[in-house]
Amino acid sequence: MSATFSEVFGDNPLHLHRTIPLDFLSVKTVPDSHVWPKSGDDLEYSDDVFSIPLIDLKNPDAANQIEKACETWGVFQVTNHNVPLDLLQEVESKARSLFSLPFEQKLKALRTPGASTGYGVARISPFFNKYLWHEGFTVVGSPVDHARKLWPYSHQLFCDVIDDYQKKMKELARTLVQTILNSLGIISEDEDIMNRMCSPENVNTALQLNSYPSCPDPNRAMGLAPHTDTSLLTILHQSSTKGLQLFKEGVGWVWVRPINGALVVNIGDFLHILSNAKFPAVLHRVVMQEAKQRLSMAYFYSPPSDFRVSPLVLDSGQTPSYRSISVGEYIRFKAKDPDSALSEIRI
Ligand SMILES: O=C(O)CCC(=O)C(=O)O
Ligand SMILES: [Fe+2]
Repeated sequence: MSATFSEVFGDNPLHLHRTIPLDFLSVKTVPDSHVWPKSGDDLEYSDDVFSIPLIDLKNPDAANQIEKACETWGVFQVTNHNVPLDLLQEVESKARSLFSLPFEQKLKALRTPGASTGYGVARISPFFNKYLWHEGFTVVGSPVDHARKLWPYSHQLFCDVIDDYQKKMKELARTLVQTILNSLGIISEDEDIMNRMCSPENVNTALQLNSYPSCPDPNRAMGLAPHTDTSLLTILHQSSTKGLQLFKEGVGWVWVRPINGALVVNIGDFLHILSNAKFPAVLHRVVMQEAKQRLSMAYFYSPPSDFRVSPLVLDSGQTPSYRSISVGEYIRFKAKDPDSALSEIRI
């Protein structure tokens, strides 16, 4: 199903202005505004012809496997990641209760224009001519202000689970970035880079809870349109319903199968730039494969806004593919036009 990026990427990207998701429970058919064109050229491998690397972080060879996976895929799944399975289940169940609230209740926590947190449509939504079959809830730091609006008398447990989850994600993200920079030989050249780029106090993080509501006609709807993440890397927990696909050059759209207890890690724009394009910033999307609701929790891990990202080219003779740019400036480029931010800084 579904259309290619360019097909739906309008000339006038701000053509649609809806910031409030559809009240999905109230519709019996997919409205025209949410019907995506079908294009015949999407190759989809529904079986395991190509499978994303699954890496056991306790394996002594894990660092090697991560480097290879970053280079070949830009994405991998990890087990033995030190995030307890019951915490994964709890965060999923909290997300489920949030999105199950009555529509009017969710609107009390609506993300306001210019703000980054709360309930709303996907950030990339305004850049497409069709709406997505998606609703999201974004957390930066503590979720308490919005949680209080959603559950005036009983938000504490939600906040505790979200805090706990973010803490675990932050540790895991740091370990993964460190492993990846080590594999590129960067840390031995610049010992201080982890402190400047990923100090726990200054690192930029966001947790995005995603719901792809149950859909009366999944083949005609799009969960999340193709995009790359504005992060060093993103760690994703997906519920057992399949939907995530990544675009592999020369192959097409490949499924990222849900594996119970495993987390999906994908390279975002910043590690792509730092690696001088050695690691792809993987283009991914969510298709509506099944009629039932799908949930995911994406944790974005990025350097502080004033950190300058540039290709860390170590081999003499290698030329940088991107110019240096501050994280803050890159985020502004991306917010203006997600499709051309990387090419904007390509040398
Ligand atoms: O729901 C998913 O599997 C992917 C979510 C995602 O790509 C995002 O939130 O950026
Ligand atoms: Fe994403």
